[in-house]
Parts: sequence; C-alpha cells; structure tokens
Amino acid sequence: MSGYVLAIDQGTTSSRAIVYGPDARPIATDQKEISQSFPRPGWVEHDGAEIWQSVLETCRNAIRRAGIEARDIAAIGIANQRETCLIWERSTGRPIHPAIVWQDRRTFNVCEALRADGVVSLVQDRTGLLLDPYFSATKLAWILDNVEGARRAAEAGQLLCGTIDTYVTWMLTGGAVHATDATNASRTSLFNIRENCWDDELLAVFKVPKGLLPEVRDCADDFGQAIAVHFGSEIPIRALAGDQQAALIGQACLTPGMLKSTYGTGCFVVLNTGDQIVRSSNRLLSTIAYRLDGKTTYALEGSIFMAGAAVQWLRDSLKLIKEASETGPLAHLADEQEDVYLVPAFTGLGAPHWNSQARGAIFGLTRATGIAELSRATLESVCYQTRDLLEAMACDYPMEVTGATLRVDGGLSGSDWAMQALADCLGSVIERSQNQEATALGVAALAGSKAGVWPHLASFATNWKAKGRFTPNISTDERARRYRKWRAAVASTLSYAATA
Ligand SMILES: Nc1ncnc2c1ncn2[C@@H]1O[C@H](COP(=O)(O)OP(=O)(O)O)[C@@H](O)[C@H]1O
Ligand SMILES: O=P(O)(O)OC[C@H](O)CO
Repeated sequence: MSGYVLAIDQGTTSSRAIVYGPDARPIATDQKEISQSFPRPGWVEHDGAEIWQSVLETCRNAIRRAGIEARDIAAIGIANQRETCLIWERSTGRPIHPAIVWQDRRTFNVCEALRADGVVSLVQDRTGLLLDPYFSATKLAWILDNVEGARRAAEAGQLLCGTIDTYVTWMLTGGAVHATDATNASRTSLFNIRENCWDDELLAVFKVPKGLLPEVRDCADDFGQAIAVHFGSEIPIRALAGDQQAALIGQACLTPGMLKSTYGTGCFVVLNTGDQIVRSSNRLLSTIAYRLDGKTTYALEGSIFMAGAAVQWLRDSLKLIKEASETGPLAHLADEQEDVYLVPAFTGLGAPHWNSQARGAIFGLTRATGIAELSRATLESVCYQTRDLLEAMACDYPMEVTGATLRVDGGLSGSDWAMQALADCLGSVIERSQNQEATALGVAALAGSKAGVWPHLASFATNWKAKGRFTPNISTDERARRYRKWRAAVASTLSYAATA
C-alpha cells in the first residue's frame, strides 16, 4: 500500500472518481453522467442500480488510468448528493424503488399535513432543518407507503435504507457495512444534531422504523473494506461526507466565519459556524459541517435548487444549446439594452423563500430577446440567488456581503462569464479554487488523513490556492438597480404562485 487515495463524488448529474497521488494532487479521473427521470410534475428519480454501476465503472477506469493497482490505494472517500435516498433488500442489495432525489417535491402534501399537526418547531429544534420535501424522511416514508408490502418487509427486518453514501458503502463492502456519517445523517430530518443520534420522536412523526437506518459514524472513520471482487484487492473505506460539506473541507473553510459556494446542479452556500449551532431567523439551515473524533462542527447553509440545472434546462428542454459551456460566450454577446430576468423556480424556490408552489418565470422579454439574452438571464439568476442567500446569512451571522471574498467551486464555477457576473452582483471578490473538484478533494483529505498517509486536515488551510480571481466591475448604482429588478421578479413569481 502507498499513499494514493480514491475519491468518489456521486453527484446529481454524474458520478466521478478521482485518484489522488501521495502529494494530494489528482492524477487520474473518470466521470459518467447518470440519467434522471421525471415521472410526474415535481418528481425526480434516479435508478439505484445505475448509480452503483456508474460508481464501480468510474472507479475502475480511474484506477486503470492512474496506472496503479488497487493495493496501492490507502483509502477510499465517498462524497455524495445529499438527501437523495433509497430502500433496498438486505439479502440482495436490490433497491425496491428508484432513488427519490433531493429535488423531488412529491411529499409536499405530507409536509403540509405535518405542518398542520404542529411539528414544525420540533423538526427545526432537533434537526436544524425546515419541514420540507427536500429532506429524506418524507421520501423514505413515501416509499414504505407506496411500494406494496414494503412496510411489512421493513418491520420484518428485510429492508435497509440510506442516502447514496450508505448504499454505495453497502455495495462496495459486499453488504458488510450499513453506515453513514454525521453530515449525511443531518440531512434526513431524523437526526438530532445536538445529541448526535437518531431521534425517536422524529422517527415516530415521520413513520420511519429505526431498524431501517444505518449506524452514524464520524466523517473520517472505519467504514470497512471494498471487497476484492470489485477492484482486484481490498481497499479500506475511510471517509464519507455529504458533497457540500466535503466541498467546505476541500475549500479549506475550517475555521468559524469561513464560507464557500458550490455551483453544481444546485448551489449551496455553507458557512462554518464552529461549535455553535446558529439558529437562522431567515429560513437558512443549521446543519453539521463535519464530525471528527466525535467532535461536531456546525454550519449555516443556504440551498438553491437550480444553478447548473437551469443551464441544463436551456440545453435539454429548450434545446437552445448543445453544451453547458456555450452559455458564457452567448451571454457575452447579449444586448446590453435587454433587461431580462429569469426566476428558475422550476421545482419551487429554496432558501430563503422555501416556496414549493412557485414555478419558473421570465420577465422583460421583447422581440429582440434571443438565446444570448436567455443565456445571460440564466447565468445571472444563479448570481442573484447567491446574493439572496448571502443577504439572509448576514442577518444571522456577522459577515459582509459586499466587499467580502467568496470561494467558489463546482461545474458552473468553470464559467468565467458567470463568475464575473457573480462578482458584479455581489460587489465582492470571487476566488475560484485551483481545485475545482473541491468536493472530491475534501473527502479525499478526510480519507487520506484517517488512513495516516496524508497530513492532518489543518494543513489544507495553508496549502489552499485560488486559480481564478474575479473583481467587481460595475458601478454601485447599477448593481443596486439590477438587484432591485431581480427582487421585483421574485416577488411577482411568489405572488403569482399564491394566486388560486
Ligand atoms: N462552463 C459551464 N457553464 C455553465 N454551466 C456549466 C458549465 N460547466 C458545467 N455547468 C453546469 O454545472 C453542472 C455540473 O456541475 P457538477 O459540479 O458536475 O454538478 P453535480 O455535482 O450536481 O453533478 C451542470 O448542471 C452544468 O449544466
Ligand atoms: O449534486 P450536487 O453537487 O448539486 O449536490 C446536491 C446536494 O447535495 C443536494 O443537497
């Protein structure tokens, strides 16, 4: 065994595997898109078997490309899209229903009924989350209630459940380990973030049997061995973390007050709040940033459902572009006189609005509006939503919105045009990490340090470097004018959603 680390990043749009060398530099990577299905309006599903196959294949390809053997790998770390969950048969590993994805809104009515039962403050107090279909609990209960015989089989101990990290670990270990980490557990609505345990009262409220749930461990911990049949020899699994929390570590935001913004399918701003659970008055989430050696570090999070997904809408639904990367150059060509605003509330609006009923809207269309202007409005919508989050965060925690520095990563952060627009929108400096794959790096750092082949996490803070830097380039008045228009567009969208 030498100091190589294999990071798995199982995201909403794709699975990635990256092999890092002993010096923590990426040396080989592989990526495979996974399909998403939308069986009904507001429903979003993944095929669990496809997820598993894509993870296996990308890992094998990355190891081969790295020119190493499985026995050279000291540890595997797994980061994953959070909240998305599965229930599978204990005996075969076969999921009994497609994974219900974090974006899925099918349990809206269940949440409304629970709201009427008065459990909102119980959920908020114990979990730091809001009562919303976004989180896993109502999704798990939905599967149990809608797959014939599932509740009975669950009570008989024949089924197991988990978020994607747990399923991948189960499959990698050949069914030997049923575990998750504290960050993923904190996104289920079933985990008490103060007591650090599954909460019996919440399990009863959401009707999820405790026997289905995985054991909760530290983020850097012993998660067993990937069995030899997968890669030729056993590889220890030494870290699990939700992708946004892994990116917080990959961006070296390891001290209270540091924050990052990740632009993948959605956008997630996560602020490290240290050992303090900061309760938001602005509908942000209090959540677990990481748990190491039994010590929990907390975070405040703002979640936007549509960032890169809005770009995918231009590509896949409107078919205006062939590649996501076309949007930046197109936006650059947009007519400055056109003042178009897109509110991408395709599955409702996330933080700070949390409105499940809102739907997308475009404002300011003229006969001259074309692909360029729509591309610009799409990329700008991501920037304005980020500002909405930061404005809300600054009311809960002492920090600057304008004049600060924001670390960014994720697929969409690769767009220079979008990152310049973000700097203009916030009036802040945007620093793009030299490791755009901050999620994979973060979970590799956890696994490598646990396996003892990489230095302690703290050294990441001193080695962190920006590769791209974007500084604001518009006047204060123009920034204020555009943001006013955006807020008016959101207000109109919400008011339309409220119309019976
Ligand atoms: N150059 C680009 N310009 C605009 N959007 C991009 C660009 N590159 C990637 N994206 C968007 O970023 C998303 C992919 O980012 P990624 O971090 O891989 O997401 P995830 O982890 O959610 O699978 C896609 O939704 C894609 O539309
Ligand atoms: O797939 P991503 O990277 O957009 O992340 C999804 C989030 O973890 C959902 O909470």
